This record gives sequence, C-alpha cells and structure tokens, in this order.
Amino acid sequence: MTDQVYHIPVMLHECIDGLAINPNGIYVDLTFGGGGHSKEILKHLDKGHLYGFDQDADAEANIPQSDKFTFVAANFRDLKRYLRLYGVTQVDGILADLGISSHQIDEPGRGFSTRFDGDLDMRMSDAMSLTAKDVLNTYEEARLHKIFGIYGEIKNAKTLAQAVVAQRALTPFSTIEGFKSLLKKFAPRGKEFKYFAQVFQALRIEVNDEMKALEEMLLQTVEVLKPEGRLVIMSYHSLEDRLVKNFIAKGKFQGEVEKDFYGNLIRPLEPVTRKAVTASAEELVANNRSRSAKLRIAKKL
Ligand SMILES: C[S@@+](CC[C@H](N)C(=O)[O-])C[C@H]1O[C@@H](n2cnc3c(N)ncnc32)[C@H](O)[C@@H]1O
Repeated sequence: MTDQVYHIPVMLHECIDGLAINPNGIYVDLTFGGGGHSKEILKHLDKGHLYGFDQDADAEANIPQSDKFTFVAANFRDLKRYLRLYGVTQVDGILADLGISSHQIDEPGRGFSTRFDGDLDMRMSDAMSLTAKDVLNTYEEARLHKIFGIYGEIKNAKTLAQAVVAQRALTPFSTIEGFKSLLKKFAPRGKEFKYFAQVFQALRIEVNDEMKALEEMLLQTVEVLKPEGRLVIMSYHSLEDRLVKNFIAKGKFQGEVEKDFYGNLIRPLEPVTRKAVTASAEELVANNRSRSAKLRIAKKL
C-alpha cells in the first residue's frame, strides 16, 4: 500500500446534513472506502449504529474502533440480504459515495490508473473474476463500441472498438502500457490524458458491473428506509447521476411516474433538494476529485 492519504471525503458536511442524523438511528454507508464519511456519521450517533459496506478488502484497514460500527465486506447490490443477516430490516438513512477511492487509483497493482504500468485488472473486489484484460480480449466489437461510447462518452468509440479487435488478433492485450500505445493513435492531440481516463473509466464500469449494481442497490434502498428516512447519493458520472435523479423522481429508471386511481403520484421518494448539490468553490480548490461530484438527497415517503 502507498503511504498517501487513503481518500479525502467529498462534500462531507453536505452529506451529513443530507442524512439529518437521528443520534439513535440506524445508518448505512454503502461505500465505506477510507471511512471519511463513516467517521463523521459516528460522531453524530449516541445509541445509534452504522453499517459500513465495501467490497474492497483494502478498505478494512480503515475500520474505526467503535462498538457503534459494523463493517460489511460485501457488494452493496446485496444490501437487503446483508442487513437481514444482522437482523436489520429498517434504517434511518443510507449514504453512497459511488465509484472508486483515491487509494484504488493510486495503487499501481490495481490497474485503475493510466499513470502506472501493470496488469489491465480494474476489479474492485477479489471476489470478481472478469478483468479489463478479459473485456478487451474477448468482448465482441459491438459491445466494446457500446461500452466506450456510453460509459466512456468518447466520440470515436466505433473506430476504437474496431482497432481493439484488430490489434488483439495479432497480440492479446495484457498491460496498461500496451493498451495505451494503441489508445495514443486515437486520442485527440493535446487531450490524450482525458481520452485515456475516459476509456479507463468505461472499462472500470464494465468490469465492476457498476450500473447494474447501482440499479439493484437503489431498488432495495426504498424497501429498507423508514418513512422520512434519508437517501444520500453522490455520483461522478452523468449516467449514474441520471439514474439516481430518475429513481428519486419516479421510483424507477425509465418511463413515467405511476399514478393511483385518483391521479395521485405513486412514488417512494421525494427529493429534498430540487437540484443536485455540487462542491463549494473552496472544496473545488482543495480537492480536485470533487469537481465532477453531484449529490442528490431524498426522503422516503
Ligand atoms: C469514492 S470511494 C468512497 C470513499 C468514502 N466515502 C470515504 O470518505 O473514504 C468508493 C468506495 O466504494 C467501494 N464500492 C464501490 N462500488 C461498490 C459496491 N458495488 N459495493 C461495495 N462497495 C463498493 C469502493 O471499493 C470504494 O472503496
């Protein structure tokens, strides 16, 4: 492990305010990471309890010494199942700070960063088997096109997908440097770093099945939140934010909000803030990672 700071929590106070913590309530931090948000939640608890989920074993190094805290080494897509294991059926608030931690990016061996050479891995958990290398070496061209275009939002996704398929027929991909030498040919001049980051983001989302896990998790949050319970979700990608926004507005990901016989809206959540909250000017200066963060806060009806 590198000796850098594990992760600086983004919009810490905005998230805590959003949770409107009841000192005796039960809370869930679905993305424990460096524990920045969790440690702040714990300061607000009296008889309450906090469950912190993370699928990455590295996060366990940050577990606080507190009898008010339980670490859950699991994917948040299994939220309900794990809470049930601890005898919890209803909670007062849920926080999720999506994506990867600075620690994960800064660890060369994990394969998330374009700054280091190493294996094209990108798994957030050892329990997963699919790696970025597998995606590049085995996925059909059309699927790669979709992943680069939708998850990476890159403009020449089709050309890149074609090039990946042609290149791997000669030599299968194995290292970050090897893949980057192909990417260099397609990156807009002067914007190489941004292009690499977008392609890597796309692969990371696919490897960790992030969109599906987010959908499954959101659907379970409304089953476990008490009425008036808070849902606080921070995302760093427009696709994720759209999913969260739609879910808060309609209780589903597509289509219109359902209505009852009398035309009243049937939805499980109500937004607490009309628009997504973004980082303050001070935080943007202090922590570059906060620049793309969008925080959405909702209340269970
Ligand atoms: C942005 S970091 C959270 C940082 C944390 N809020 C802090 O203050 O240190 C995201 C963390 O969530 C974890 N994570 C991402 N997706 C997950 C999932 N589906 N299930 C469980 N943990 C997940 C990652 O392993 C990572 O440690």
